[in-house]
Amino acid sequence: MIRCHALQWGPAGRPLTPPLSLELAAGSLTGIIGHNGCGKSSLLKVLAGLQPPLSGRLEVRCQRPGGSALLPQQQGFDRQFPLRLRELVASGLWRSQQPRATRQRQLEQALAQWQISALAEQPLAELSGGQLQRALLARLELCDAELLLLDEPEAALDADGQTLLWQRVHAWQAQGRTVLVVSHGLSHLSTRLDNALLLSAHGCVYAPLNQLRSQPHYQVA
Ligand SMILES: Nc1ncnc2c1ncn2[C@@H]1O[C@H](COP(=O)(O)OP(=O)(O)OP(=O)(O)O)[C@@H](O)[C@H]1O
Repeated sequence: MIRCHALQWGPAGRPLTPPLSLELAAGSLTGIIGHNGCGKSSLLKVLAGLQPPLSGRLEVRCQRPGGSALLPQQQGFDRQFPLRLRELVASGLWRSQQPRATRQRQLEQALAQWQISALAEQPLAELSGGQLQRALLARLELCDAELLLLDEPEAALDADGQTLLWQRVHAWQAQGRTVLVVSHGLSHLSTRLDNALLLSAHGCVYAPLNQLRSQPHYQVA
């Protein structure tokens, strides 16, 4: 699904890590970890095609055009935009060619799946951070993408929200989708997935999570 060779990314002329070469199979679930500013979010943007790499080769093989979807961090999101939660979630269907009635059913399902049906008519400005995060995840789910790029998806979610999130992540993987999850919490991730990519200015390491614990450039529990 994803193949990169000697890939570098970051601000112009300032690659954030040494060159990265990696292959991730379709249907894999991978964590991306590392300290603040090491380039996790930037790498997701490059994989999503929103930012060009600085150098190297990148191949993201999706069967359908526009087959990837990115869940960005919330801080860049305009909460004052005059929209109701239902309209935000429905925007995940913008590419869908399904009949109107099918799209309506899919929307109601996604709202129920993320337990936000009762909030459907709320303006975005009146949502809590966790409610907004569920809405953004419901929108992402409706994109029906093959490659899902999640930037700190647990942010703002309470314990129930986090349980729901990981249920959906594992369901997406079972459907054959490829999922990448940026996270800070190594110990928390270890119960959720097996392999992760550690980014650092000293080098990138892809390995089982329990091996990454002993890496000299990642001492965060
Ligand atoms: N738009 C931008 N213009 C200039 N530099 C940028 C821009 N976006 C990111 N950077 C640089 O790239 C570095 C990596 O940013 P990025 O957001 O990818 O890190 P991160 O690992 O996701 O950090 P965090 O854990 O804090 O979310 C930043 O420290 C910053 O120097």
